[in-house]
Formats: sequence, C-alpha cells, structure tokens
Amino acid sequence: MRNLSQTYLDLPAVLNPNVGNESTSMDIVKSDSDSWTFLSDLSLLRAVMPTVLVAVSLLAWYYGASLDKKPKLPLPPGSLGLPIIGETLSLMFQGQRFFEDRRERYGSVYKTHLLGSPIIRVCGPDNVRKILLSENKLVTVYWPTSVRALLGDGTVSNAIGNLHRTRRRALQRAFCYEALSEYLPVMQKVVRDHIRRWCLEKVVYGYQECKNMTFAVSAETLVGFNMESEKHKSLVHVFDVFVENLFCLPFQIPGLGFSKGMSARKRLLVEIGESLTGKAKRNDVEEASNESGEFAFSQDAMSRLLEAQGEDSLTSSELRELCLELLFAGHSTTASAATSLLLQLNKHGDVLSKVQAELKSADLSLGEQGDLTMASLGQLEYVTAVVKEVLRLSPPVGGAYRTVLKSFNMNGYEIPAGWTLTYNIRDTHNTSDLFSNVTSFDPDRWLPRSSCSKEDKFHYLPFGGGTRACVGKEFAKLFLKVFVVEIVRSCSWQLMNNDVNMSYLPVPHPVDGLPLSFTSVSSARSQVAMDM
Ligand code: HEM
Repeated sequence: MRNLSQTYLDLPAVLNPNVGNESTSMDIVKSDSDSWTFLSDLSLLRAVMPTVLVAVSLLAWYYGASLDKKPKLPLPPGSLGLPIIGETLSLMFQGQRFFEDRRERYGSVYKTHLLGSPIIRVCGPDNVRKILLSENKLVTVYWPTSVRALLGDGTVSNAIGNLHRTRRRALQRAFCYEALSEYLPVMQKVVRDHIRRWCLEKVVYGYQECKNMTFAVSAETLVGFNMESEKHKSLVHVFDVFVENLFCLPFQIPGLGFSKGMSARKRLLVEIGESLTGKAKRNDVEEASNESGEFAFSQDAMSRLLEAQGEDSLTSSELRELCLELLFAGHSTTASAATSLLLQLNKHGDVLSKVQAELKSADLSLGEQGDLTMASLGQLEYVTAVVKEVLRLSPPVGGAYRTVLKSFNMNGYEIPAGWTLTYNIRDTHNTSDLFSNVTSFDPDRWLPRSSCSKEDKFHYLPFGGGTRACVGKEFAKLFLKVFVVEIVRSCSWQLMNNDVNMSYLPVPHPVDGLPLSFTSVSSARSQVAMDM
C-alpha cells in the first residue's frame, strides 16, 4: 500500500509543490557561487547533449512505432465525458437509468469513464461467455485498491493463477453437500429466531433486518460465532462499518472511511483469530475423544478449513482472511435477495398462494414445527423457482470488474490491453431473448418442462461463471429457500409504504429500507378464534 507521501511525489511537476522547492534550493546555491555555477552549467550542457539527442531519437522512434500499433479496430462507442471526472456526475444524477440509457444508445459493448478511470461495459450472453471463459488469458480479476487492502492478500478474490485455484479448492470444502446439511439446522434456527422477533416487534425495516439475519447466519454457520453472546452481537455493528467503507479512497487518515474500515477489519480478524485458536484446541480434544469413541462436534466452515489446513497449505493469516472474505461475500448479496423475496411475495399474492400450496402438499406448512432437511427442501420445485426468479429479476451482484491483459476484438471493436472492463449481469438478464415478458416476476418459467427449465449458463448468471463463479452459491440458495419456507409458513407481512423506489448501489435495495408490519400465523389464528 502506497502511503500519502508516495502518492504525493508521483504527482506531475506542475501539481507537485516539491518540484518548486527543488529549484528554490538551487537558487540558493547559485547565489553563493554564481560564476562556478555558470561554467558548470555550460560544461554540463555539453556533456548531456549527446544523451539528450539519443533520448529524443529513441522517443521519436518509439512514438512512430506506437503509432503503428494503433488499434486496427475502433474503440467501442460511448463517451469518456469530462477530463478526470468523466461521466461520474451523470451517473450520480441518473442512477441505474444512466446504464440503461447508454445500453439503448450504444448497444451491448460501450465505453464510459467513471470514478476516475475509463471503462468498457459489456453485456449479452456471448460477450459475457467470452470474458468469463478467458480469465488469465484475455482478462484478470480487478478490485479497487481499498477493497484489496481491506479484504487482504490471503483471500480468493485477490488471488490469481495457482494460488487462486488452491484457495478455491480449500473453500469448496466448506460448501459440499455434507457441509451444507450440517449448517441447515443452525440456519433454520437463526431464521426462525429473527422472524419470531419481527412478529413481536410488529414493525421493522426489512432491508436492515435481512442484513442482520444474513450476518448472524454466516457468523454462526461459517465462523462459529455465538451470536447470542454480547461479545459477538456487538460485531454486527463492526461488520457494518467494514462493509460500508470497502469502496473508498485508500488513504489512511484518521476519521476517513479507509481508516475506519481498517480498524473494523482488525477487530474482526482478532475475533476470528480467537475463534480459530479455540477450534484448534477443540480439534485436539475431539481427536482424543474420537479415539475413546465419544461424539464429534458439528462443524462450521472454519473448522472444515482448519482440518484441511495442512493439505491446502494455508497459513493462519490466510485462514483468518478467508473467513472474513466469506462473511463479506455472502452478506449484502444474500440480504438483498432476501429483501427482494419479501417484496415480490408481498406483491404477487398468486405466487404466495402457490408456495403455500406446495408447502402443504409437502407436509411443511405446520407453523414452526417441522424441521427442514436437505431432502424436504430438495422436493420444493416451486420454492426453488421463486428463488431463481428473484435472482433473475434483481440480481444482487450487478456485474464484476476485470483488467484487460491482451487486446482483443469484441463485436468488431478493439478492447485494448490495460483497460478496465466490467461484464454486466443485470443487463444480460434484461436483454436475454430466452425470457418472455422479461420484466415480469414469473417463477413458473423455471418449472420443469417450461421454457427456461434448462438454464442457459450465460443468459442467466446471478452467480457469475467460469473459474471465478461464486463459491458460496449453494449456501446462498439453501439459505434463501429456508427463508421462503419459514417466512411463508409462520407469518404474514404488509408493506408500510406501497410506493417502493429501488437503489442499485451497492446491491438492489428499497430506498426507504422497506418498513414492514408482521403478524405471526399463530396470533392471526387466535385473533380469528376470538372474533368467532
Ligand atoms: C445471493 C447471493 C450471492 C450472489 C448473487 C453472489 C454472486 C457472486 C458473483 C456474481 C460472483 C463472481 C464475481 C466475479 O465474476 O468476479 C461471486 C464470487 C464469489 N462469491 Fe458470491 N454471491 C452470493 C453469495 C455468496 C456467499 C453466501 C458466499 C460465501 C459464503 C460467496 C462467496 C463468494 C466468493 C468467495 C467469490 C469469489 C470467487 C473467486 O474469485 O473465485 N458468495 N459471487
């Protein structure tokens, strides 16, 4: 990480006051011995002249050569806007409309200039396929400096090549079928506890509550925190600070976002480290008790990673950062999808009725009684379709960034090496000809034997694709299904404000936070009984 003074010295001469200071000190030397300085200036000039001439010729040659290397194809259409700020102001004013407008004007590949850097935006199944399948050949992963620093070098997101493969393999252990089955009871308990509290409080802000709930689910199932302890409860706030400051100017100045984010990172890593030490000790006890035939502890993701630490050659610091990465990667994304589920199920009474009917026929509509299993969830085709449709219509991750390694041709345009590129998931879903009535919420399209039952990988890609596809997608889908089942069978909810405006940054969410009123099924039943 470059510190401020380094950044300062890199400024061009006109902007860097230190350059002025250098000439000031020269002036002082001059005034001390003027004649000496004049002679030495002349001889210096003679000495450097040949070097200057060679340098100028080399530059002229290089310039000529680089002109030859000028792109043979045109750059994608679009505008780079004003110097330095590019089109950032238009984006701020227009929001999501900015991208829709450019896509309508320029098509599926266009250039713009946002947040200080020129960028090429790409959508459409064929273009996205080309990018996602060319990782490390044509493109490589790109994250802004602040994100890289706050997540750390030990993460999957920041790794490239073999290191990336090794870390991904390690993480995948935490999301195999067996692991998911072990997380399921904890997931279900946390979801139920939250819903029960919402019903007691009666009115809550849906988006914030979904964020709290997804953090609790991840913290308990992935890192093994006890979210009922005061110590771990206080981490919800620390984690919010961490996430809020991920995208910021990377300057370590007290009081600014980056500094706050780094302090939150430090605190989270300490807690994760303590949890790791506890687990390492527990593993020793467990090994001993296994020998004497006693029970085994149920496993969270961190324990699984710890067990295979030697095999995966992970250092303790990598392990801690991987756990932090899991907390982050699954947080706002899953919370956004859960919030969209609350919204869509409320708006579409017909869909809600079909979910209720499916739960009834699967013997799962028993209030809060039935424990869910992987098998019972696996048979819920309609619930699965509802989750899929929410991720199609409101994909939590709009797209992701890459750096272009090698210039290539896309739709007849030059995509030049060194540029930043983003592939867009939301635009790809919205323009796909695979989906009829693309803007309507229609889970039936995903039922077996219907038009989209065979998912086309690059028309529908809420979890990305290729070597960087989401590691936690099965975890996320499982959680969302549990949420649908529990919310539908245990309560009803109403929007307090029917006029819902959406914001898409950093993930889709209602601008007003989605105030909701909740009634539990049991209290609704007793109300009916009393009325009778
Ligand atoms: C609905 C919820 C989620 C959505 C929509 C989602 C979406 C995505 C997408 C689109 C990518 C690919 C980004 C790229 O191309 O660079 C990704 C990567 C990733 N996701 Fe998720 N994700 C979700 C939940 C989760 C969860 C629950 C976890 C873990 C607990 C997770 C862990 C990761 C990791 C570690 C990566 C980086 C993979 C790599 O670079 O190889 N995600 N996710």
